[in-house]
Amino acid sequence: MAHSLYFIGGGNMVTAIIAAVRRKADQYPVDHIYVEEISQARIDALKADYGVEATTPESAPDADIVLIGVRPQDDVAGVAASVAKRFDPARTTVVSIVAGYTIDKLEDSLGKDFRLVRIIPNTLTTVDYGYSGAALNAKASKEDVDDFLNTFGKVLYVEERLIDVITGFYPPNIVYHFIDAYVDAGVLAGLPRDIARAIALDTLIGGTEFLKQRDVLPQVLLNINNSPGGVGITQAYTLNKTGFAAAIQSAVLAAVERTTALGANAK
Ligand SMILES: NC(=O)C1=CN([C@@H]2O[C@H](COP(=O)(O)OP(=O)(O)OC[C@H]3O[C@@H](n4cnc5c(N)ncnc54)[C@H](OP(=O)(O)O)[C@@H]3O)[C@@H](O)[C@H]2O)C=CC1
Ligand SMILES: O=C(O)[C@@H]1CCC=N1
Repeated sequence: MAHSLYFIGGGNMVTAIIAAVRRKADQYPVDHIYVEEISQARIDALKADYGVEATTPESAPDADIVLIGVRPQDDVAGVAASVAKRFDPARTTVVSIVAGYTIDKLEDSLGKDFRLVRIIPNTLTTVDYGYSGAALNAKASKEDVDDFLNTFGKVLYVEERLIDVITGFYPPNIVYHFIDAYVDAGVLAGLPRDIARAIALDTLIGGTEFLKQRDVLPQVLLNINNSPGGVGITQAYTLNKTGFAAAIQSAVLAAVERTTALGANAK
């Protein structure tokens, strides 16, 4: 049976989700993708690229899923209250991707009748690797959203308190930062940028694949690679001295705190 999706906010994250839904049309057919979006330029691009139908804050078409995709700095409460007026809780499941914005807070405006699922997706939606964290309200069950969520990656159903943590873990940004620094390191040491990029990308994929194949933590493989008094252990010592691990850990902790603060301060 084909589905009908309604997105409020048609920005970067929603665009990445819609791209994935279209890509998985065989496993998750959709009749309609409606998008309610302030920016005319964004809606024009979504229509041209993905055949979405533009709607207004008065629209109330039949929808299996309404996804709230505005920012925590936008009028999230106003959007949720408007959803409650327009859609039928017996028919429609509401999904929110708003960082930091809790189920309790959403229910203050939406009411408690809707099946509501708070998720944290990421933009790795079309490569089948990205993980979404998902937390259900009292009315919702996995079956309400599982097929939809699986169109844009893997799904981890977790306690709601872990949603902010997954948000601050912030896939895939840390990896992008690492690749950026690694490629620059190669260039600094004398490699042409295209060669540094090729080695960095394949090594990241290869290293990850090998860790999965061996089912071990990196320390086991580092012990094989680092010979006594050699190159690898010298590199490890330098990374330790420069606070490499602490830098990553501090960044994740700060991002978790920022997520919670954004949600707490949101309307
Ligand atoms: N980007 C990411 O990697 C991730 C984002 N998220 C969450 O997704 C949400 C969107 O983020 P992102 O896509 O990056 O942000 P964007 O700024 O790209 O998209 C938000 C869009 O919503 C529009 N908008 C604002 N208010 C309304 C409204 N009342 N009705 C309709 N449209 C509206 C904005 O228009 P205008 O700009 O004109 O105001 C903008 O086009 C956020 O809550 C974020 O926390 C979650 C996980 C990952
Ligand atoms: O940067 C942001 O605020 C959003 C929230 C999580 C991912 N992107």
